[in-house]
Amino acid sequence: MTDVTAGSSAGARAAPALEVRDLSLRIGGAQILQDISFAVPAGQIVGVIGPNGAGKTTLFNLVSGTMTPTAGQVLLDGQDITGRSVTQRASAGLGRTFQTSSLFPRLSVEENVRLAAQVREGGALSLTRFPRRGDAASRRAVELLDEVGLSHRLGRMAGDLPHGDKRKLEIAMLLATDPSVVLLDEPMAGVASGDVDGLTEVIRSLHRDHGRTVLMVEHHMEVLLGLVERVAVLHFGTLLTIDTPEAVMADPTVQSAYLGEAV
Ligand SMILES: Nc1ncnc2c1ncn2[C@@H]1O[C@H](COP(=O)(O)OP(=O)(O)OP(=O)(O)O)[C@@H](O)[C@H]1O
Repeated sequence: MTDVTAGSSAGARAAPALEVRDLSLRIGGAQILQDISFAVPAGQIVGVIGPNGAGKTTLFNLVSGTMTPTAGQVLLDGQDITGRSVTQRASAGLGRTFQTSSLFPRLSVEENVRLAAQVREGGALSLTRFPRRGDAASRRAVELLDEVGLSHRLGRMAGDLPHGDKRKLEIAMLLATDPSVVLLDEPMAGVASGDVDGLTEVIRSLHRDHGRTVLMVEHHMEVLLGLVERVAVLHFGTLLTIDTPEAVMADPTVQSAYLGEAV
């Protein structure tokens, strides 16, 4: 059996930042996910790959709480959060970006992050409590935009940003909720090749410089393998393996799962 906590920087006995145990989802007669178990130690960055339809997005939906498993558990820092809502999970420290854009296109880059920071500090989003320049939410927004390399874009309308910068902005908005565990769903999707390196560095920094635990689905294999410490491979709703990028790429069962697809 694979040692699911190998490489932990948090010590062997600390509860993993994120763990799924025997996670399964059945819809009608279809077994979408079956008995998925793995753990991500605090501060580690783990990739999730698998051929189209393998169950990657479904796994993210179950972890973030937008779908409910038919069996199994999701644990955050050792606490069972399976029965909690998306909002409760976010309050407990779990954050997720989505494949589809979640920005306010007619607001500036800074305003988008200020609103997200306001939600963190004061609860619900309210246009009547729109954050003011210089308040705590604004200071946090400026810090976070610096963290993702968008300091030079503060006043730009979010809808006018190049796609790579939109993804960085989405990450800054996610960070405004101060998650300890970050789920990134295909962060490179639609990003121009010239923007890939910059976005890769932002993701690397989330984990290396800010100690966040990251679980990411990414089809851009070169980016993923260069970023992550371990890779979980899904195939037909089951976990084929979870191991280092080198071991996964050398694994004949992974190669045959991808037969006919470029790995
Ligand atoms: N609500 C649903 N009802 C029925 N089947 C579903 C539902 N959601 C997902 N599926 C099926 O579950 C399987 C896994 O889908 P999922 O989107 O999780 O795969 P994926 O690995 O993310 O694929 P891709 O790489 O194409 O995004 C697919 O066969 C999909 O058709």
